Amino acid sequence: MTVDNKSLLSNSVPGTAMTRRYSQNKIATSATNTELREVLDSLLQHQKIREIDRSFAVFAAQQSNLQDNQESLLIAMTAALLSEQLGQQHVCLELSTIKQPFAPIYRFPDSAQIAALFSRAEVAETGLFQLSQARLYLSRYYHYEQDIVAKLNGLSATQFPETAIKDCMDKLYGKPSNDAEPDWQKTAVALACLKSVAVIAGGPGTGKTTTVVRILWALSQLSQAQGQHKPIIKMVAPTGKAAARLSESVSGAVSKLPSQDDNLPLECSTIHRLLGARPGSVFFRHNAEHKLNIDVLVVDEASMIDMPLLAKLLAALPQHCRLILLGDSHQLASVEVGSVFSDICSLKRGENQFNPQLQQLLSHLSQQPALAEKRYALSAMHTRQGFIDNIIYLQKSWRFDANSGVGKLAQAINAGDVAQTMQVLTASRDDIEWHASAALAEFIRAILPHFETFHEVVAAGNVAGAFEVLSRCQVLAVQRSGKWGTLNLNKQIQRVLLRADKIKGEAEFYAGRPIMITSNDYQNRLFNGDIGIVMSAAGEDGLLKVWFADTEQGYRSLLPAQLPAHETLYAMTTHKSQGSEFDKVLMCLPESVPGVPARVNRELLYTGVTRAKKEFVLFADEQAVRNAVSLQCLRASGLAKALTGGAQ
Ligand SMILES: Nc1ncnc2c1ncn2[C@@H]1O[C@H](COP(=O)(O)OP(=O)(O)OP(=O)(O)O)[C@@H](O)[C@H]1O
Repeated sequence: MTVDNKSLLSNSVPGTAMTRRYSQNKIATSATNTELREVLDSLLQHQKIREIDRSFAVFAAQQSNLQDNQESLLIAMTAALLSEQLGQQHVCLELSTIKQPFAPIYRFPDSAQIAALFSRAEVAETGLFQLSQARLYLSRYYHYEQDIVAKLNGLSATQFPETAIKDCMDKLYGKPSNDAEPDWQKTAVALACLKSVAVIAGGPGTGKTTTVVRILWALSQLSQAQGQHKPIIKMVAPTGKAAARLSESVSGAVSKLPSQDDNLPLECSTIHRLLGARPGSVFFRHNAEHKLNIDVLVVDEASMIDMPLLAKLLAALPQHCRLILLGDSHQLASVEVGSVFSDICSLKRGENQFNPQLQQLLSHLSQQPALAEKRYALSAMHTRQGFIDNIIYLQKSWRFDANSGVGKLAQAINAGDVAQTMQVLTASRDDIEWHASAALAEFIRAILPHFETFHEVVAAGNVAGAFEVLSRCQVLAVQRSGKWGTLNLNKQIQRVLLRADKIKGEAEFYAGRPIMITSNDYQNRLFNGDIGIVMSAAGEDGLLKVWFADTEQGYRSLLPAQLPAHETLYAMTTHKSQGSEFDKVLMCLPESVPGVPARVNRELLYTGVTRAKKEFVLFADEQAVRNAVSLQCLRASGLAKALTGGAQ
């Protein structure tokens, strides 16, 4: 659960007048209390709502001060449902989609009646809710959404002359291309030079980093050619791990540029670091009042960003800043509320089509006649959706060839195509293995040789070797708890290794314990998601330390007592694996249970599959796979519609 009671209430109660009214209402609503409490207790008992939803419902009823008991009850029930939806990471409650979730205990009237009640002055004055186009929001989330839209539409970076952009494109790509299909990387570079905001979406290995490095080179050249100062460029990612991987990819990509440009950043940081996180606070040092001093911001792994964080990041950008969002819109949505990146990308509907005028310009700037064809022009119906032109999909994977099982499996899952997924899983392929009726013991046996090798390298004191072996293979689970959860898998793997005499003794810190950091520690430069290995390096007299990869020093170590929050890492959750890749991935799904709704969705399975660079091994029963591919993560929000000015 990610929205806690305190934050639900604290951000919505403006001040003392409200507090005063809260105590008066305690008395005013006491008449309704009995019925209301009975209904809420019953909903709680039947697990239709959580304790936090119940508390918020009572609070909302008290705040709205309605004399009519039925109206008061409706406010409470709708508030409970909205709170429950927030707990499932929806941004708002779509009133028209309410399908009697509390029946038979309580039945909602039609959506028009609910909307009418929430439009009443008494309810509006509470400041708790915002109703917009039949979507009911907690005020705070409505404002986040509005702020994101205003900023994405409102950034106004320097416009460069088209001739200068074309010059840069020529330097980057040389002669015109007569290919039948446009090169979308090239098109993305031209687009980002024209637009203040560019959203570049693509699966693994589609060249997002390659493209963004070219964009930054072009922007730096363009600024300097116009006699402007060198732009201040920053690159960020949501986690330390993703930032480190981006730094690595960027270093590789800059060597392929037409000329060296010292202005390009090689180091990427986390969003929290850029904004200036304050310990114990949800507010940052940089915000709307104290903006960042930057000209260009690149945000990688944007699918991991939740709505509040994106709103805070955008608030801190100066008006003239250019923004480039990169990510894979098919990956798991953020752990917290919203799915902002996929909401934004959904505007484009997977098709690279542009307003005809922009399409012709892009074709000219990138010297791609094919791009001028009618099929890449938006239909008249969609041309009014302004922001749609800021989005582009990279479609060709340079990592997986067309026949790779991993690539095909990812494609089939994305398309929600159960039959094709089954076909890829069952066909004989070198890079895919499926165990449809696997027991836990079999899973542990399958992973054991990998960890035995790992422990042998650790025993030899070879730090670099240990990291190399560890990164070859990763066990991914869906959740922490349960038989197939990370906690149990870690325990089971550790026990088997102990029995095989690969782990010596039962101390908490033993040689060969892989760990993952689970919080940010700025002092020790350790970040959520960083991976460490407990071991003693050769020549260090057996002293156990925890080693981490370090961009400057290669590897560095800390004493176990210096570690921030961490956990054992034989297995990690798929959520935590975002932003990382491994040669081989072993993923397990909990068994399907007839009659119990599936919780694993296609985004989760796709994220697991695409963490594998070379080989993917799945342990899951057939029904669990079918259920996952069929289930799509859809989070209610009004972002896409608001971005088009309601024209969608
Ligand atoms: N147009 C291209 N021609 C040839 N190779 C390319 C091209 N674009 C990308 N590559 C290569 O494909 C690999 C993946 O590219 P890149 O890292 O840019 O993709 P990405 O989308 O950022 O990947 P990730 O999934 O890691 O985020 C790199 O080795 C890169 O050099």
